[in-house]
Amino acid sequence: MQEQANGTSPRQSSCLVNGPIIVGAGPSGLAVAATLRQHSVPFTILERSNGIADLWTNRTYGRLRLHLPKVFCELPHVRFPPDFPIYPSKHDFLRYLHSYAAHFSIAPLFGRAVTQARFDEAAALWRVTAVADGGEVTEYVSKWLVVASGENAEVVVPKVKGRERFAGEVLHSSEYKSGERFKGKRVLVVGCGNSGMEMCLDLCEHGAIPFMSVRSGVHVLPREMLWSSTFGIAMKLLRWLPVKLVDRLLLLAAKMALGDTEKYGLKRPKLGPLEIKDVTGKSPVLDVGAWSLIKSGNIKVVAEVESLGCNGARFVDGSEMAFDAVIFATGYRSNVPSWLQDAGGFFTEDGKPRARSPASSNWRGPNGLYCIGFSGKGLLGAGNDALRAAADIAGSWLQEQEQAAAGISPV
Ligand SMILES: Cc1cc2nc3c(=O)[nH]c(=O)nc-3n(C[C@H](O)[C@H](O)[C@H](O)COP(=O)(O)OP(=O)(O)OC[C@H]3O[C@@H](n4cnc5c(N)ncnc54)[C@H](O)[C@@H]3O)c2cc1C
Ligand SMILES: NC(=O)C1=CN([C@@H]2O[C@H](COP(=O)(O)OP(=O)(O)OC[C@H]3O[C@@H](n4cnc5c(N)ncnc54)[C@H](OP(=O)(O)O)[C@@H]3O)[C@@H](O)[C@H]2O)C=CC1
Ligand SMILES: O=C(O)C(=O)Cc1c[nH]c2ccccc12
Repeated sequence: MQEQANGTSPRQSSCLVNGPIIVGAGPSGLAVAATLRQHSVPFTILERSNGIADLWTNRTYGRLRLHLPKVFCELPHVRFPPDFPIYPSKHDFLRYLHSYAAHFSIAPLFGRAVTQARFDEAAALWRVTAVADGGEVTEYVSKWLVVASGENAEVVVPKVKGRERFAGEVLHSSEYKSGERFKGKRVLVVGCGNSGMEMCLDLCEHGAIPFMSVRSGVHVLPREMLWSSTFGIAMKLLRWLPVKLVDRLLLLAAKMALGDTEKYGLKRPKLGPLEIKDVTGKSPVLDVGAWSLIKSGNIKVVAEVESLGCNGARFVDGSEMAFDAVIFATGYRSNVPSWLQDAGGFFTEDGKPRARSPASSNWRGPNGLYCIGFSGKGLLGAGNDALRAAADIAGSWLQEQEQAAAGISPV
């Protein structure tokens, strides 16, 4: 875009927003918008993609189901329909999200990628720059900024030596839809989180030959124990017992249900499954079938990748194998540092709130900054953040309205 002599772009306009600016129309953005609606506070949502819930719509594989039972994945104010299964499919979940947005008349501005947000001290306002698909640049201005761009905003793909030489297909798990087109192919899946495990399972079920590369290990838990969800049991135990003890009980039960995962190349981290999720954000795997295929040898566990060559990979243990395709199931990252000028240091360099714990305090930053869905507690955590942030914003918005009505300028 051409710059004019005065430094402003020819197509830049400015817009004072009534109520908060929300960045992102995923579950977190929708939950905070719905709650603001209930408080009768207006809002503007800026969403870079062309629809709501871009992650669930465009960046997930076909067989994906919620892996926590539905009661732990509902957004505030609206239950899942009673006919939903305990573990709704991604299509069920998307159906719910669309009806949720319609119910609360949430109409995000689509195709608006936020590229910069800064707090203007002099005016005590947030200045948020968004670039529309057509290239128009708009500055949105508000007293409140809600970050709901997600912990999974960008893909993580490690720079592997020799990647450019590899002749086969290379993709990230966010681009994987189904194992159908890999039938009979040797596929290297890098990463053993929930995505890596479930893709290996899917590849197996479609007649492909998956190899799962493991760097540092993972906790694998059965999705259910004694006909109840493991997550549900853990939540109940946490009401009475400290997390370390609940972790010990979970690991004991996992050992009885699954056997020794370390024997098959999946080392368990030092911290327990719930504690590690709290401390580092690393999710335990809730097994939906991959584990038995690892035990039967249909999914082969291999070492960390050292480099790629024309026909395959070399591993850090010195072994070499041929592959037809490589899929990086190496996770995601927040993109907040790329656009938020965070003078208060509320976010870390990784783009997550510095105060991870207690999660009850990391939804509110300085100067009218809020943050939804970064507590590492999944959809339920996002819902809780949304309730708190919306109530807080509503209090300050109402005060502002009253001052305006009384003729007192807020700034
Ligand atoms: C494969 C997968 C399965 C999961 N399953 C579960 C589960 O079963 N249960 C659970 O509790 N959690 C699960 N999670 C965790 C997941 O993070 C949440 O389900 C949920 O999607 C988080 O919602 P969010 O709105 O915070 O983030 P997102 O869903 O990522 O939404 C963020 C939105 O912000 C937009 N955005 C990002 N950057 C910008 C920008 N700069 N400008 C404008 N818009 C922007 C994105 O396009 C996106 O629409 C899963 C995650 C993944 C990846
Ligand atoms: N059904 C469901 O509900 C599902 C939920 N999810 C959720 O989505 C989120 C993302 O999951 P996922 O996509 O699996 O990502 P994760 O971040 O959970 O896992 C990433 C994996 O990639 C490995 N990895 C990362 N970087 C490198 C590297 N440079 N070299 C080698 N290995 C590397 C990690 O190993 P290391 O530990 O060594 O860093 C880890 O095994 C999680 O919260 C997960 O629970 C995902 C899929 C399904
Ligand atoms: O899928 C995820 O990683 C989630 O964020 C859901 C979730 C929140 N807390 C947990 C604890 C154990 C396993 C999954 C989750």
